[in-house]
Amino acid sequence: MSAVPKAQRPQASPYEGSAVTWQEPSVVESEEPTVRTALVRRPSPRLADGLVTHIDRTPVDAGLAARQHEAYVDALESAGWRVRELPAADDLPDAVFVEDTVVVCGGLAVLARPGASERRPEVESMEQAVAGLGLEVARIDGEGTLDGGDVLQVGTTVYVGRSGRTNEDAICQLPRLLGTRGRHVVRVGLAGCLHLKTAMTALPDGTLIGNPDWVDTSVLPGLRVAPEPSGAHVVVLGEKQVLIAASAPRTAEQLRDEGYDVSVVDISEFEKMEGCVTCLSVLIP
Ligand SMILES: NC(=O)NCCC[C@H](N)C(=O)O
Repeated sequence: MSAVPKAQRPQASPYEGSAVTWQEPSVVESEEPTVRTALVRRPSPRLADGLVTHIDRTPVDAGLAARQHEAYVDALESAGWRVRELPAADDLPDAVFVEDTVVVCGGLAVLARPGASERRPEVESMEQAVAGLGLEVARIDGEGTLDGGDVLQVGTTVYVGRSGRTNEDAICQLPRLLGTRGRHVVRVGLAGCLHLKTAMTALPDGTLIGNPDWVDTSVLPGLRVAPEPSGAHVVVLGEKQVLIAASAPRTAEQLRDEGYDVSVVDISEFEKMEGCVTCLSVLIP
């Protein structure tokens, strides 16, 4: 099935109140569920107050971040994704990084339990969003902590990073949850970076691409070395279509030379907060 044609979507920015949002359940209920849907949340004006762990804190321009986020949303829409905006959460500075709050796999949404306790309030609105899409909902519970940024799905394999945010307890909960969808879980050791998807992602053909200094490659089938750190972050938009950050020009060039349609977005203000292109959306194919 194809996405909602762009012509049927609101023409204005989703931040200007004209787009369908999760605050309008009657509209959500009548929607076709989950077909190439992208969940996003606009950045908080307090983005600069978010967490920074592995890089130095530098000044963030919240206005520029808002414009960069709009361009990111435009890139998703141009590639045919139906973008839905979660309610603003301006008091939660890291809430724009929606990827960390859920793992969607084969009609199942596993709500995360973020490793940073200050990010846990972000999960409630994600729960409403995925339930509104008709997804089955499960959750990481007990002492388990998991950030969605530590989960990389490639075919039926689910790589899970053991990071400062995702603990052993949560990793042990995943085979039971995702096994119901025919997935098998591979635990991946990390060092020196925030999340598994900081270190590596996958191209549309399943090739892993990333930074071998940050990830235990011994458990991987192979890892294509990205020519620059942010070249490790690829969002798969389609069979031959990818999205990457403007900070990875050499990776973009390589991928274009190989025949990929490469969309490039400048996300400098999110990179200052240790974010990357993957963490700004949850894509539900
Ligand atoms: N999946 C991701 O890469 N998320 C980035 C989260 C950045 C945020 N400042 C944090 O430390 O939680």
